[in-house]
Amino acid sequence: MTQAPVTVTVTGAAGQIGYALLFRIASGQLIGPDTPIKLRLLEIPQAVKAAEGTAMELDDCAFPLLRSIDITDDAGVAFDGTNVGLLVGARPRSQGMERGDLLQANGGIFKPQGEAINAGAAEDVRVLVVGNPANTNALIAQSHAPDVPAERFTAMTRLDHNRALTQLAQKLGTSVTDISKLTIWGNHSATQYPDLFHAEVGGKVAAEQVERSWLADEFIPTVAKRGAAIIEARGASSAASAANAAIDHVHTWVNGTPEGDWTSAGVVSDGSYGVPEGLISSFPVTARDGRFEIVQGLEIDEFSRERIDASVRELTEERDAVRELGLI
Ligand SMILES: NC(=O)c1ccc[n+]([C@@H]2O[C@H](COP(=O)([O-])OP(=O)(O)OC[C@H]3O[C@@H](n4cnc5c(N)ncnc54)[C@H](O)[C@@H]3O)[C@@H](O)[C@H]2O)c1
Ligand SMILES: O=C(O)C[C@H](O)C(=O)O
Repeated sequence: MTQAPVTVTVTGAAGQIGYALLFRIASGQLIGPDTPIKLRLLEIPQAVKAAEGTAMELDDCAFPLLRSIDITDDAGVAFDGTNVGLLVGARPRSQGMERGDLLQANGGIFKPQGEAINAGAAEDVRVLVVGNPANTNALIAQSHAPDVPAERFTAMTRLDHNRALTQLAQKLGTSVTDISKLTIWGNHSATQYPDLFHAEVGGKVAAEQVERSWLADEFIPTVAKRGAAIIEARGASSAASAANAAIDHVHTWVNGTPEGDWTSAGVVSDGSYGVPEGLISSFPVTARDGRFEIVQGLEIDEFSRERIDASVRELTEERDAVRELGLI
């Protein structure tokens, strides 16, 4: 049976992730094959024309599920009645830019977008922040949407999760489908901690199937610094893989995690695992009935504790910095 259309707002729609993302959303991969899609594209005025070009191409695909495409440079219009907000557009760090300047510039984007979501989004709105620094940008948007349940604001660490799956599968000469219960903890940054102590491969603990030196000196840094390695190789940051992860994140959120497995997402901390309440940090999460829930009761050994704490410390510093700038 055909379902009611879902309105999806994509910010930064004319950017490189936007270009890799929009066609997949319109083809039904974000929500499912029976759900019609209404697209809203938000761009800055200078990039509206480029977004119009992408919309022409979307039209030319004749996607059966695509009901409409609206393009705007007004966040109020973009988020009015939206069910899913994919916040991709962000201010990249330019040469010589201080961290405070970067946070300030992104505050200028994510504060008004949070306000617009608060004012006009649909009651069931779900938000995924992709634009970096993703966790803190999500925190800024969330703090300006007091009428929206905080749990609806998430940050993307699914790309890190997918990167870790492939690194481990390649090491063990197995398939990513043999791996379960992998976790990315903390920030979407080089301090993130990809955890193999709870991950299983073929039903056995992954950390026990690899050398400790590989885990500490190769696996963790490779996953954590993969974004920089892609920029170095491509001359531009990851785009298709980031779009793929955004599709995975929302699809899982709406459709659920498989029984006996979990995924990773940046969600608002409830204080679990010593992560200060309110921070948007990556955790192991299950999705059921359209809600993410932090997996509880995992034993955290000293090796993991140190690394989780380091990443959470960085998140706390970012939160304190945006607080000082009056952005939250
Ligand atoms: N979380 C992750 O895993 C992950 C992975 C890859 C990239 N990223 C981040 O995603 C972001 C986008 O990457 P990209 O490669 O598409 O960049 P891009 O520069 O190609 O595109 C960004 C787009 O955002 C637009 N934009 C800027 N401010 C806007 C605003 N206020 N409203 C609407 N649109 C606005 C720009 O005009 C541009 O078209 C970057 O911050 C990047 O660092 C995150
Ligand atoms: O855009 C970046 O800085 C890197 C990106 O977040 C990535 O993980 O690929």
